[in-house]
Amino acid sequence: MVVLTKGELEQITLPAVQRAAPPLAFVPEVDLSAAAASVAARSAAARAVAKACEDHGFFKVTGHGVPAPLLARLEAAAAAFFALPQRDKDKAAAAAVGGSPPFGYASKRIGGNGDLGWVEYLLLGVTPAGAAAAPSALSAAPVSSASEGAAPSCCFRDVLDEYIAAVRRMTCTVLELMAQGLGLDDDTAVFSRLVLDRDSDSMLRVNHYPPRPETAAAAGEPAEVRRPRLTGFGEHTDPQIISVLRSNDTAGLEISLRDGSWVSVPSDTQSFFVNVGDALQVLTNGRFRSVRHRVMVSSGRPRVSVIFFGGPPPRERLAPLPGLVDREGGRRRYREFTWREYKTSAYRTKLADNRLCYFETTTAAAAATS
Ligand SMILES: O=C(O)CCC(=O)C(=O)O
Ligand SMILES: [Fe+2]
Repeated sequence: MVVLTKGELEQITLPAVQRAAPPLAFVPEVDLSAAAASVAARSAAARAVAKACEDHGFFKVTGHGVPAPLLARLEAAAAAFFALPQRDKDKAAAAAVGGSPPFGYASKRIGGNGDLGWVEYLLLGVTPAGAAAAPSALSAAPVSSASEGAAPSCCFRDVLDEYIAAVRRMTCTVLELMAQGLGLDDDTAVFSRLVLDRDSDSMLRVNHYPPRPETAAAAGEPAEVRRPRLTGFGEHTDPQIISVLRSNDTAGLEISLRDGSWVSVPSDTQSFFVNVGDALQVLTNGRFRSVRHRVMVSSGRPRVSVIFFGGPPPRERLAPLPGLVDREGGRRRYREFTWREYKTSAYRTKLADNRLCYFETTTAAAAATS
């Protein structure tokens, strides 16, 4: 066990994982700018997206149109926020939480059921205007002075607003390609509509994984002994429809393949990574795979990642789309439920739990155990 914090409000221990990092992942790539060039290119991109969602539930997007200077400002502003004194970050937490957890700032505790990670994060609700329902403390955070000009005359809140508007647009383009790739040509907005709804339960999470300190092992020992891997964010699937992630140049993200093995995702600051979430697995009757993933920390450099979670409105009734059920001879893998019901159920579980099993139909559950 490794003691993470000393002299802070609490002491938390995490198991250090001694194993070396898993092999590098092959990550399918889709170029959105090429897809926009012609009808044929769009169909090819839609097919590639659907195949990646079926095989892995994971791929990366290039040619996304989110301006590089905006990404640089976002990264600088996030780094500056996490460099603030602990009491300022805690103030942001208190202002945001205001009786409505899980939003706000948190350190090491993920969710309310005892999950811990080598991570601190901000979790923000997203409003229809593209703005994060962020605590006022973020506006006050002296980001520009902390980052010495990296985020000139701009507060974190403004950068987040601009980023959310851009990433949501791109997310909707990806969701439309997914629908087209599934052959839902008569309603390609079937998924994006949910994320664009004024009541959409979308969120933004900004994660900061501090550098992994070296142990007292001798300098000649292999890297995995000097810096044993720590769990930054334990394995889980994302609950929403889609997650769109970008990170700085520090690796750490790992995904689980269909055979249960893990692979490391090389960092790529130019691209966005897309995860299929639980809600999309349900809507597609299990054809798209909600990818299990985690973050392991072994680097001497910090990792900063920003994830947009596109979610449906709380009242939305989710069920496998009838057209997709018909194609499986009428076999429905999930019963209908509202997004609110799903979240209520999910909040009672641990990070690594399979939360969709409570919503499987009896035929799907029987098939899984036979
Ligand atoms: O920080 C990352 O790279 C991924 C974190 C994650 O999976 C999450 O916040 O849901
Ligand atoms: Fe995640």
